[in-house]
Amino acid sequence: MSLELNDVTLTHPDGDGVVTALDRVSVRVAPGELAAVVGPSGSGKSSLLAVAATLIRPDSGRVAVGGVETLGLRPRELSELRLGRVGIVFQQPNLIGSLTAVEQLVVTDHMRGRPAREARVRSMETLAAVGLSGKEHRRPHQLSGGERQRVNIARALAGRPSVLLVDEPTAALDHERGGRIMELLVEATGTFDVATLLVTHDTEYLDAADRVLEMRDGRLRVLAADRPGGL
Ligand SMILES: Nc1ncnc2c1ncn2[C@@H]1O[C@H](COP(=O)(O)OP(=O)(O)OP(=O)(O)O)[C@@H](O)[C@H]1O
Repeated sequence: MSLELNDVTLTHPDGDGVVTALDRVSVRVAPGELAAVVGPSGSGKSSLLAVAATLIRPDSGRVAVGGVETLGLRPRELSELRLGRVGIVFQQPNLIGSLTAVEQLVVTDHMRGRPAREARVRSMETLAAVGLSGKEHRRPHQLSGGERQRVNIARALAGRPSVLLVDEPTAALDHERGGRIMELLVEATGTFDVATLLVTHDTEYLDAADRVLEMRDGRLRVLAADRPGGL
């Protein structure tokens, strides 16, 4: 199921006035598609992710996550929607130092109400899908930076979300590792049939994306697309 933003405007208070972080933004990301958004600092990329994650309610416009229209949902309903349908990959892995790779996933899946045994089986499958077979029982300090980022991605996918939101995944990695993480995200997008929206400063790995969009002053436009079509 897709991610859809329709004519979304978001302003933030700025002194006596407001700053427009998102200016009538519309975008649809289909299941199995990875759309990358580039743009300079302050152009609105983080605001876009926060609105797509339903963490911030826009001033106007519509946001539909995994087929669910979010307008009018109560905070509790939004948090259930996030837990069930949204996976977020933050720039820094933020893994818990004392937990093994598989435990990092089990904890979050268990929070969704999945029985521990089932959560464990699914977590092992997810780690295998991101290339971490054999490393399930390692703690963060026993993994490389690239492997920690893989656990981070696996954790976001553990609940089988409809939508995957990714914030600057390659920022902390060198060129080769960054390239591999980008390839992994493309592959995982297909394997898990998730609608992936990724924001990045890095223009280096964009060839791997199905679609590249550019954010400037809160406005979104298409830079490149594998398939014809608009936003
Ligand atoms: N909480 C806030 N309060 C006031 N202004 C904000 C807030 N969050 C963002 N802004 C402003 O909204 C605009 C868009 O910011 P945003 O963080 O979304 O951009 P960005 O492209 O993610 O930048 P960066 O890459 O530096 O994180 C900027 O002008 C920023 O200063």
